[in-house]
Formats: sequence, structure tokens, C-alpha cells
Amino acid sequence: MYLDDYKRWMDTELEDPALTEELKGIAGKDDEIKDRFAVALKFGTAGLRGVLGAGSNRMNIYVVRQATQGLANWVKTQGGSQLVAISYDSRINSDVFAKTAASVLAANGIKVRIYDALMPVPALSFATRYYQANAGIMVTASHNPAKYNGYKAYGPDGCQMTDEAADIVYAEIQKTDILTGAKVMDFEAGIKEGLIEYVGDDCKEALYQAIEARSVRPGICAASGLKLVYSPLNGSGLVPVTRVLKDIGITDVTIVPEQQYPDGHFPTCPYPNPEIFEALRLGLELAEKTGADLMLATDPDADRVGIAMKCPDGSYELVSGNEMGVLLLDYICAGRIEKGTMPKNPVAVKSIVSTPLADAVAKNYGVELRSVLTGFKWIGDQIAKLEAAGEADRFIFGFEESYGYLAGPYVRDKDAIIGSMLICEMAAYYRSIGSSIKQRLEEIYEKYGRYLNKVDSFEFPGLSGMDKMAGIMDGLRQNPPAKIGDYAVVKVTDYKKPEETGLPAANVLVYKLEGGAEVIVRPSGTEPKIKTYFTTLGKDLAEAQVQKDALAAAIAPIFE
Ligand SMILES: O=P(O)(O)OC[C@H]1O[C@H](O)[C@H](O)[C@@H](O)[C@@H]1O
Repeated sequence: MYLDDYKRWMDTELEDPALTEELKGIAGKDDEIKDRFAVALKFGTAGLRGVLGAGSNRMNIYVVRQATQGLANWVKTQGGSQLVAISYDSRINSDVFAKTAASVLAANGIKVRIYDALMPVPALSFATRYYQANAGIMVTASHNPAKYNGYKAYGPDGCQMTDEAADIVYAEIQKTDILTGAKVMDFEAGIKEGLIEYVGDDCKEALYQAIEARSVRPGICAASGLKLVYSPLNGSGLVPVTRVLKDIGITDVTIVPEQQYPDGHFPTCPYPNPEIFEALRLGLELAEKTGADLMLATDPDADRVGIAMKCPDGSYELVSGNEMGVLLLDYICAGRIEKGTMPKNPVAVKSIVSTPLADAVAKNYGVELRSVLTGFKWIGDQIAKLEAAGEADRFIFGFEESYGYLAGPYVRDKDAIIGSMLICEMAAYYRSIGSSIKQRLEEIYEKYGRYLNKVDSFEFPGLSGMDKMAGIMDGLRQNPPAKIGDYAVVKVTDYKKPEETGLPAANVLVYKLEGGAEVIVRPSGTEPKIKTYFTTLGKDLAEAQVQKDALAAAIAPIFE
């Protein structure tokens, strides 16, 4: 019963006095108590994510200890190095939770390699592989608002944990008492005993080398005169991104001063998500002031990067994740073919909800494009399959419309460091031939057709929201629409039927429409939302937009 749990926490001398204060403050407030204690944060394949605070349904040292004990129990069954790599970003308590996790692992006799300062997701994925760890932990809530934190869990290949492993960890967590069940030792004692070690400079340097080795046109940036504005959005991107940019010869970089240094309160951008215009606003203003060619922003754990580009008329335009995915794919393919560095039978990977324009581009260059379910781990999974066949280098690029990119097998999650490097390199290259990213994008549309990709989301908060979303998806399955607006549905693909898609079952419906447009409906895996993805094609943007608007208006009532 949640009131009993509340009382138990109140009666316990908690090590974090802020938690006790919070609990005292909610005395007698049933809703507040229920919200914190009625359920526990669920540990899934992406680990944990929740609001900071007291209780089993919040992110705090006790939830982190319990989760890490669960993870430790699983690690102990795995053999191998008996080591876990840990990193963290700039969020409130990220460093505390990272050390808390290290202390639990060490108390269980498991070795730890932890970064001595914040480092992003790709660095954690890299360290996990570098040290042949059994698992990796990244303390972050990615691009969520400041009141959140979380814990991304990785398997030995540096990819987010598999369902099987996460299920075992979850079962172990449930066997562990939240306040007293985890073994804990002092962090400094763990260091003294040699159980906890910091990640070495060799590992850090090896990551930068691995990234820089994937440069398509090495040396192109040094003489390019590219002018850049960069914002780490007060997260972990500053050190690694500026280091790599410096190495490749980009010297004219202005950092958005308010967003330069780590600050988990994200004072100037409440949603530090490069998908959202508001997060890019300060960077954009600075780009306009300095006349930069390009503005980049990485999210707090630096796995996503968003950009604005300067257009030939001097205005700035945001580039969507789909557009950047296509631009990078095109740049990598053309460049590697020109340089003679294209591997045999090259493979690129995208998610099923990312733009089909990528299929056309890949086909043009003779690249096999594989489509996988949403979640970058499925892209990592494809790299693992190639690696198992001794062919990891066939993987040239992976992307998702949600601003995640990766251009090599050295890590297994999206990497905004290499994303930033290749975006700059691409801008420098186009500049060197008298073109620009904007111009190249227009050429791509000219060649393959004016694709427009848009996502509309419908929120369904709270417990009843889950039921509503399930009801809507069931309704669509029971009464499949014959038309969306004026467009006949010519094919429905239901990803709940693996026999039809060749992919694991997923709650996704794809409607192919007369004339070539496509509408996809799926509940988000990370937020209480149903997402609708539109691909329309027109002779120009205006025409594609008209069709998108018509389709969106026709389908919206289903979600109201
Ligand atoms: O659409 P969602 O299920 O909310 O997922 C959106 C994105 O969330 C996270 O960032 C995952 O790492 C991505 O792989 C995924 O594309």
C-alpha cells in the first residue's frame, strides 16, 4: 500500500536530506503520495526515466541503487570481464547517481570504469566496448526537461540492452528492497580498493580517433573558412564536439555563451531537445548576428544533433532529422565513391518511420538500405549482425528521423559527435565547390521528387491515456480505413504481424495511399503520445504541404 511505503520512507533516516524535506512537505496530500509511491519506475530496454524526487516512482539514489543491484545480479551470471562502464551528463544529480551506481557494483565485487567528468552517450557506448564490459550505464534523461533524470542501460556490445536482459534485470530489481536491498560501499573506498577506476585517456583518445577515421574527405575543413555557431544546450557535448571540430580544422566556432557550460537546470531552454525550435532559438540568434554558415546544437547526452543552415539569400532554415539523414547519406555515398573508400556491398539503416526518400538515395548509389523498428538499438542490432559475419565495415550510415545519426560501427547508439563532424565537413565541402547544404538539398528534391515528411503527435497522459491509445490502435485494426481524406488506402501493413514484415512485432500501422503518399500511426515508446508520420510528394513544397494538411485533417478526429 502506498501510504505504508510513504510512512516507511518517512521513518527511515534518508541519506539525501532533500528527499526527507520533500516527503514532509507532502504529508496529508494523498495525490502527491500516491503519485510517488503507488507504482515504481519501470526498468525497460531503455533503462529508467522519471522525475527527480522521493519515492519508488521518482529518480533518487534509492531507485538507482535498487536498479543497479538488479543489474549487478544479472552481470554476475554473465562471466566475462565482470566490469561495467559508467558515464553521465549534466543533469541534476547525474554525477551523484553515476557514483551511486558505481558504489553498488563495487560492493558486489564488480569492477567499474567511470568517466571522471561528464561524457555523452557515444562515449559510454565506446567505453563499454573498449573495456569489454558486461554492461554500460549512462545517467541521463536525454532531451527531457530539467526535472527528469534517468539511466540508460547497455549490453556488452555497447547497444541498448536487449529485451531478454532487461527482463531479467527487472525481475532482479523486484526482488531487491528499495531502501535496504542493495549492497553499497563508499565510492572512494571502491577507488582505493581498485574496484572503481576512471576511464583512461587511451579510451578517450581512441574514441576521437575512431570518429575522425570516418571522415569522408579528410582535410577539407582546414581551408574551408567555415563559420560555425555551436550550442551544447548546457549538456555533455562541449568537450567532445569542440575537440573533434578542432582536430578536423574548424577554427571559427562561436559557442552560445548561455548554453556553453553544463547546467542541469537548462536555464535558457526548458526542453533541451534539438527537435524543438525553442531549443535552437539562442543559437539561431547568434548565427544571424555572426553570419555563421551553420548552427549546431546537441542535446544533453549528445546523442542527437539539430542544425540551422544559412541559405543563399542569407536567411536561416532549420533542417529536419529526415532531411539531415538524407543529406548525410547522400554526402557519405558520393564522397566515399569518389574517394574510392566505399566498402563492397555497403549497408545503411534507417527506422521504418524515417523518410522513404532515403531509399531512393541509397538505391541511386547502390547501397542496401535496411529499415528497422523505431529505436536506435535496432540499428545497432544490424551492425551486430554484420559484425558477426565479419563485415562490420559494410555499415556506412544509420539514422532516425528523431535527429539520431551514426556513421560507423565503433559505437552502437546514435552519436552527435560524429554527426556534428560530418555535418560540418559536408558544409565545408559544399562551400568549397561554391554550393551549400541548402543547395544540395534542393538538388536532391529536384532529382528524387519533392518529399515532405511531417510528424503530428497526440498526447494521452495518465493511466487512462494508455487505455485510450490501445483502444484507438484496436479500432484502426478492426475497422481499417478505406480512405484517408480523398486518398484511397491501397495497402495496410500491420507491424504486429511479423510474418508480413520480417521484423519483430510492433504496434505500428502503415497506410500506403493512392498516388504514393504514406501515413504511419504508432504509439511512442518514450512518451504518452500517438505519433502520426506523413510522407507526401508534390511537384513543389506547397503541393506536398497541401496534401499533408489534407491527410492530417482527415485523420486527426480519430485521436480526439
Ligand atoms: O517515437 P519514440 O518511441 O518516442 O522514440 C523516439 C526516439 O526516442 C529515443 O531517442 C530513442 O533512442 C530513439 O531511437 C527514438 O527514435
